[in-house]
Amino acid sequence: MPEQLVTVERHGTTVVLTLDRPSALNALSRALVAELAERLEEAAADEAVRAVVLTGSAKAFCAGADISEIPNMTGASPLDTLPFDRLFDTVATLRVPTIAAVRGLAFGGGCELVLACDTAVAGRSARFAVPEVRLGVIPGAGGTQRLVHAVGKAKAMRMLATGAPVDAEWAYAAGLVADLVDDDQVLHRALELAGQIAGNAPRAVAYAVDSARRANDLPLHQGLAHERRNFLLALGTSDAQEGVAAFTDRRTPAFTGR
Ligand SMILES: CCCCCCCCCCCCC/C=C/C(=O)SCCNC(=O)CCNC(=O)[C@H](O)C(C)(C)COP(=O)(O)OP(=O)(O)OC[C@H]1O[C@@H](n2cnc3c(N)ncnc32)[C@H](O)[C@@H]1OP(=O)(O)O
Repeated sequence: MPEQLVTVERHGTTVVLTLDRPSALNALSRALVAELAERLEEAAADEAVRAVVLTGSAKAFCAGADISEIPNMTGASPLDTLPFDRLFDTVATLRVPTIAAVRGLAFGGGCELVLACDTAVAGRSARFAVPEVRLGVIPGAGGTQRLVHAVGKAKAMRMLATGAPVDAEWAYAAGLVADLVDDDQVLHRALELAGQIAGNAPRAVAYAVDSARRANDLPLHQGLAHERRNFLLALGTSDAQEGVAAFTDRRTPAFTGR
């Protein structure tokens, strides 16, 4: 029986996936990458699931790609990165919002995993880095693109070009994470946020806003067209009618997900 590298917990309509490879600070081995992608796809396929929280076991979120697997990368081809591409594409396009709950370090691919999520909560012990330059490589899972979107060019280059870690306060002030709480409150805050998402909007609308938000990664004009399409789709749902009616009637909407 292969070692379980990702634990799955259900908290109401939220699934919590924990990277569970503490001996290697949850480094992303190929086995862990494949297992995490499968658990994410399973969660998103469940109509009752409204959000996924990603977190790490022990004192780390994730120390990045498993460096012990680098020697096998001589003459690496795009095929070698497929498992990583599948995982990061799955996180970035999941049908439900993804929330990173970070305690301890999120380095390299671990930091890129946080960036691929829709939002993030950090504990005061959290540290973020893209130290790949210190390995003679560069981030290969979106870090050079998503970090600029998250914190802006100047702060992104400070991290990318030096590989130096930043602390939780810096990450929060820079916009890399949305909330900064005490370490023992990280999961609680992530679950609270997931519950607010589930409680305040029908699944289809939450997906539409998430999908439209991701269009922000496209050039602006494409993003605006994508947003308008999703807006009009949402407007045509019975939930939108119910939401408007409930506001008019000063009552809580009874969404049906249609
Ligand atoms: C670069 C290519 C990756 C190869 C395979 C991928 C295929 C292609 C994919 C493309 C997309 C991926 C892009 C992402 C790339 C990366 O993430 S590169 C790696 C970036 N991360 C790092 O450089 C961090 C390396 N680790 C450290 O610097 C330190 O461990 C630490 C994080 C600062 C913590 O230090 P400390 O508290 O002193 O703990 P340690 O004793 O160093 O570590 C504890 C044990 O954990 C093991 N470990 C830590 N990090 C990794 C890791 N990234 N990979 C594998 N193992 C790791 C460490 O070896 C210790 O284990 P033991 O020695 O057995 O005790």
